[in-house]
Amino acid sequence: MKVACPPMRTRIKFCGMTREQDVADAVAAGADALGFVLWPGSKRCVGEERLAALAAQVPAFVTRVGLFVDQDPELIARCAEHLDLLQFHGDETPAFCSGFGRPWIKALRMRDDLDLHAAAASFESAQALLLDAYRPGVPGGTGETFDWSRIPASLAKPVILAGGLTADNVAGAIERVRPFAVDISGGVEAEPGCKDPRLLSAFAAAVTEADRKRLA
Ligand SMILES: O=C(O)c1ccccc1N[C@@H]1O[C@H](COP(=O)(O)O)[C@@H](O)[C@H]1O
Repeated sequence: MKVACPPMRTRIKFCGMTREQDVADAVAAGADALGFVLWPGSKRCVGEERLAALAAQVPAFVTRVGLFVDQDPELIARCAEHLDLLQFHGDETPAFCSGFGRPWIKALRMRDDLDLHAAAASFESAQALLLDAYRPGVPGGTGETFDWSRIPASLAKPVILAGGLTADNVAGAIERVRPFAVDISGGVEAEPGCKDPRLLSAFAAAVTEADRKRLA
């Protein structure tokens, strides 16, 4: 099924929240969604207790997203108690992703041979596809961009664009891809896991300005 997307503002997800202050700063900057990495291979990983504390601080109407990479379903189920949406970055099947009573999105890394139309069909029950750069052996969060022209305008799922976004390149990305949302982690950090409030605000302002020009 093709999803009709009338002109609308671009949603913003800030990913890799590890500190209370970063959550407050990201919300103040205008976040639509905040991501919490539960994968232990990441420098941004938070454990279950930290997730509970940070998620409790997120106000209504800001979506709490948990990021997983081929993880134990019991862990995911426990974490889901604190989350609104699940983000899967590994080789999870649609059936696995659907097993936690929460809406979910599937992250796809843009390997050369990836067929996005086929992926959209096979992840039909996903709320959206998050498209990220491909680097062998790394499940995501590389800080690298990819060739945005590979994303077809007619994809049957909303696109969340990720991978190496910054305040400087996001306007071009929005103009080229017209994504439903943009997702950023490294581009708003002072160091891995520590967000910079000025970078959070600058990114949100760049998205707002790109939308203003696009929708004028
Ligand atoms: O942030 C991580 O450490 C991470 C680890 C494993 C999978 C995904 C991860 N992050 C996601 O990667 C993209 C892009 O990040 P960046 O802006 O290029 O740094 C983003 O979706 C994060 O959600």
